[in-house]
Amino acid sequence: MRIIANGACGHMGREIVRLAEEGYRGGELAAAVDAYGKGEGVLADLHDAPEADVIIDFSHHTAVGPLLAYACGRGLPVVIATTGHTEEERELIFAAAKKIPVFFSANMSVGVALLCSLARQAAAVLEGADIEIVEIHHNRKVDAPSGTALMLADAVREARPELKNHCGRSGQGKREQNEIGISALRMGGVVGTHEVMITTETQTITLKHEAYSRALFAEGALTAARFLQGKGAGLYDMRSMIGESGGAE
Ligand SMILES: NC(=O)C1=CN([C@@H]2O[C@H](COP(=O)(O)OP(=O)(O)OC[C@H]3O[C@@H](n4cnc5c(N)ncnc54)[C@H](OP(=O)(O)O)[C@@H]3O)[C@@H](O)[C@H]2O)C=CC1
Ligand SMILES: O=C(O)C1=N[C@H](C(=O)O)C[C@H](O)C1
Repeated sequence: MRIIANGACGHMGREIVRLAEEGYRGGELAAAVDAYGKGEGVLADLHDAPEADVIIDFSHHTAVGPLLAYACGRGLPVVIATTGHTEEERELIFAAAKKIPVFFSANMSVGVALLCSLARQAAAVLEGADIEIVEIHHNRKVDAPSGTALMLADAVREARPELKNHCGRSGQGKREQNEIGISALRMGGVVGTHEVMITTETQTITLKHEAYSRALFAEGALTAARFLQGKGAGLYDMRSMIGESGGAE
């Protein structure tokens, strides 16, 4: 499986390049691409990349338009791992998935897929509970709240469709009953921590996932790239990959 790594010079991109060079999941590096072309052997333009079987994108959400135009033009499957997309960018992703296989997930770890499932379950069982999500990331992160926090809120909403996201809290006014509170902390080198608290008047369930290494997400992305091989056009996610019903497929 020949991989084009987009955003190859970033923190995640470097992990993808390393794993592809090590042959993880039968991967092989076709090209390392980064818009700002830093470093030896790094291409600045996707159009200069050789033949490949998949693109893995850990660049920036604004890259998604040109990236998908290129992937659709070549009929190449693509793993989109970036977060912070605008509604227009999400529409581009959904439209591209009608033409090519697209794997789209804000978190490539199986542990977080499980966390989503547990949060959905806890929200369904503890009727009327207050639900708060806290996410912690390194001080370089540009988007808040994290894509994973938003994904967790979506999972909760499957059990409680009436709930709306309430990002950050300050000033006057009580907590509304119909909200999912989402708080973002940015500090040091934290790789990624997500906590969902489901609280009634008499008890709290706390569900927590902590990522210790970016290798976790990179391994998940290469597994997703392998999963896309031979698949038809469509939108895939961690849920479809682990065979859980209700996935994006
Ligand atoms: N789905 C998942 O499991 C995970 C998702 N992520 C997401 O992946 C993305 C990258 O994270 P991270 O590696 O920490 O970020 P970095 O900033 O370290 O890396 C991003 C790289 O992409 C480059 N880049 C920026 N804009 C563009 C563009 N328009 N086109 C192509 N390349 C571009 C950057 O260049 P420059 O530095 O010059 O700006 C940089 O080299 C984020 O959206 C993050 O939220 C991260 C971890 C896990
Ligand atoms: O930017 C990051 O680093 C991460 N971003 C993803 C997100 O926004 O959820 C996933 C992971 O937590 C790391």
